[in-house]
Amino acid sequence: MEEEKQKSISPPPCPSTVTVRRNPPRRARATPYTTTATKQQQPLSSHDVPTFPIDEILSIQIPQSETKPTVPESLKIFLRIKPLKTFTKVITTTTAKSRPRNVWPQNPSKKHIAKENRNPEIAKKVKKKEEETAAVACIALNDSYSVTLTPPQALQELKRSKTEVYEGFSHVFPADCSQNDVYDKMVQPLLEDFMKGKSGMLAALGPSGSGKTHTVFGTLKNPGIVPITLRQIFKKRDAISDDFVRSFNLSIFEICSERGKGEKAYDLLGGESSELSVQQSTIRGLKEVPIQSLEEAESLIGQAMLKRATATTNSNSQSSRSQCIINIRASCNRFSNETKMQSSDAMLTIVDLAGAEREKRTGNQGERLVESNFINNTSMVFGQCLRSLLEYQKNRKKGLQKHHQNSLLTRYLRDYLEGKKRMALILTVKAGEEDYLDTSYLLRQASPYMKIKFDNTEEPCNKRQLKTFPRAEKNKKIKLSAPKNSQIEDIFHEERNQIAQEVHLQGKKADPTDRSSPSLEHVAQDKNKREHIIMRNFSKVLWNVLKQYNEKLKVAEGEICTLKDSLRREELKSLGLETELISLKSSCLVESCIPEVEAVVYGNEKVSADESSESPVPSKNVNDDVRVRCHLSSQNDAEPRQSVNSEENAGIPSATTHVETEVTESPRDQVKDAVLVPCHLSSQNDAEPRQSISSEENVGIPSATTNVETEVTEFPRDQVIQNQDDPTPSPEQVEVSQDCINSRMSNVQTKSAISRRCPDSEKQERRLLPAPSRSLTEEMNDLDIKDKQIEKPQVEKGKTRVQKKAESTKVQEIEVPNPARESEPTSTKKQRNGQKPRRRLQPAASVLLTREINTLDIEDDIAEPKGNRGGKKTTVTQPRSQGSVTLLRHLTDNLHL
Ligand SMILES: Nc1ncnc2c1ncn2[C@@H]1O[C@H](COP(=O)(O)OP(=O)(O)OP(=O)(O)O)[C@@H](O)[C@H]1O
Repeated sequence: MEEEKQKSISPPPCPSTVTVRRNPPRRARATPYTTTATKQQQPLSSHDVPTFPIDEILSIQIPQSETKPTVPESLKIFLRIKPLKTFTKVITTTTAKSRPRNVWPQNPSKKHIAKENRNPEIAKKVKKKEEETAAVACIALNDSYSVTLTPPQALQELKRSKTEVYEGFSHVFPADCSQNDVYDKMVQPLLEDFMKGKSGMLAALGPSGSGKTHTVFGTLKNPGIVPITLRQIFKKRDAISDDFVRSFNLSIFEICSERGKGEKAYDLLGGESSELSVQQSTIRGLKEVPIQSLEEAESLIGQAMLKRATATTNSNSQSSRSQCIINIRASCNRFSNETKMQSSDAMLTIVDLAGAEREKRTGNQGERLVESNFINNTSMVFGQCLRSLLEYQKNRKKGLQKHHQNSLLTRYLRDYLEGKKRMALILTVKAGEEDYLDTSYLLRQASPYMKIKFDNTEEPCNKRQLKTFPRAEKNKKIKLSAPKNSQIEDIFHEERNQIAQEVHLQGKKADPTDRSSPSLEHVAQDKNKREHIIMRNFSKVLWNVLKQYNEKLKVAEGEICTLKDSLRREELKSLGLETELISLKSSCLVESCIPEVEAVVYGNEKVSADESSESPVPSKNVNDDVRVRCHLSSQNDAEPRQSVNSEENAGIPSATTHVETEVTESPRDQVKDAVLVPCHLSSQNDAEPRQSISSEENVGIPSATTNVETEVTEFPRDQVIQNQDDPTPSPEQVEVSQDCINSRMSNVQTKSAISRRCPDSEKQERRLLPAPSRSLTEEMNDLDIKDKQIEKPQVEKGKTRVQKKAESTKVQEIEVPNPARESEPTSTKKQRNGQKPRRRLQPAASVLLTREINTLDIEDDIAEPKGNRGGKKTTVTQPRSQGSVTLLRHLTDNLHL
């Protein structure tokens, strides 16, 4: 069999000849399962392979761990029912004693009750009443964890209120329970944890007069939670082994409202200045009194209760008006084997809240009412914090509402109200039928709190507790001061290091041979970068400031330009106005001169005609009533010049001549009939003698180049009167008048721009020669001066004498008699009344001049000696006037005729 098996397993023997085929037919290989199965099936039998001991494995029982599931501790809420009539117990307990002796606040009603209790008859009556009222209590105890609240009959009918059962309390204290019962059930667990180093808080809630203060403080006979706790603390301290050295401190303070304006904290164990500073959730300045014994502690408690703010209300004769907080801090010093000390503090906080009040029941008014509002508000905030904690625990996604910020008490108890610390509440209710509403409200409000869970993460005896403690004074100091000190120290060290580095760098820089290390280079680079950034920012700021100033400067420049423009406009306006004024004055002057000059001319012609016909005596028609002096001269003109006819100035166009006119009025007595109007055309600093400008030159001179100052003066009255008396001007009078004129030459100045500009330049005179002069020159050129066929007019002697005088004095004085005016031709009158005398006068002057020129005998004039200038009276035998001859000569010289 074995051989057969080996044959079947062993490969077949190799044949002697091998036939190789191309593309041999492939055969599918057998799967491993089939092959192994076949192999197993063939060589191995089922009973040979041991089966997997799965049953044995499953049958093994693993020992389960003994760790119990951590069940979060719920908020413990206790309920204490106040006896309907408190004196019942007093009757039973203190019948023999006259007065309870305790340090706690005394209720005045108790004194009255004590008096009543002395009488046994009264005690019996009270006991009967108690039995009667017990039947009408609104709250009944179901068991240790539940109560039934029954509304009064009236409310049941009206509001359809039904009986409600409240259960889930940690424990319900009936009306007849003792203070020790409360302590044992409620405070004992907290105190044990406290002694182990765990903090805890206990608070009493309830309406006013429900027994909160009685529960917390009690009486001397029936001490409350605080004295019992203190007693237990010192009792347990002595029982603790020597490994622990504990010290306890007591602090008590109250939070009340100051006239409804704000919350204030007062230290009930402090001195006179017991007000505490409150910043957010921290209270500073709280006095912590170390307590070594129970007596010390009870004494401090009594002292604090005397300081506490209380008032009498309809609900409570000694109603608390503040939230009272009692802190018992335990310091634990544990010595380990390594003599290392590990300290820890635990805080047990007991809070006696002011009871919520209803105005109707308390009857509070004024300040009491304000206190009620504060108390109710604080109670409401406290309840909101607990509700929000409950909701947060149900749904943590919502987040915890921060209602604790709304009152100082809740801020102070923040850690407890956020579920970080263990806390217990005791609700005190009154069982009377009339207290149904208050009791119902409190139970409805607090019943949900029973579901609040506490995640107690405190670790006993470690420093972490310090941070989670209620914000006692010491802890606050640690919290506030320690980080500040550390920060300051850090900053100080940083600055010191920086300064040291800088000093080191400076030393390095000072020594060029030394090479700084890479780290110092890095520091230097950082410093340079920082300085660069600072300078860049500074330059940016500076640039912005400069930009602003530049804009302001541009605006100011624009304003200056506009002001300059306006100033220019104003100047132009003023110049125009001045020009108009001067032209008007000149026109007025010219108007006043023209007719007279024309009249003179006309009169001269007439006189000459008359003289030629009648007599050579100077005409008496020439009068001194009006004297018009037109003086064309230059200052400092040493030599006399030839005068110009009045027509010269009369023909000055007002529009093209700048005339400065100065009119001075003499006293009225001096001014009568005679008016002297000298018109002086002069050129200053004209030292060289020169010939005067012909009338044609002045005519048409632009105003910009001609400046004429005219002064209207008057002769002294005596002269004028003399002239009036003697209308015929004698030579002496003429001389006097000429002297007067000369004496007033300083005042009467007529400045000729032409003569001032270029007095000796003929070219300029030519250039400045106006058009009328040119026309006149042309006319004169047309004249055949050399022609001696010109007629010689007859000139009377007086006229000649006057003209000679005028030549010597440079002033041509024309005396026009009034009758001559009357004899003025109509054309002259029209010219005087016309507004543009220039146009009318210019042709007339030209005509007159032409006439005179035509009557000249030039050759005779040239041959005329000049010795006649000195004002000598010479008899003119020539038919032509000397002035005409002189003028003609002047014109011929200037015009190069
Ligand atoms: N359980 C109780 N047993 C005997 N007396 C009680 C009890 N509870 C309260 N009292 C008495 O009722 C009166 C009012 O109690 P307590 O002053 O403690 O009320 P309260 O809730 O503190 O009032 P408030 O909030 O106005 O301060 C006190 O005279 C107190 O002695």
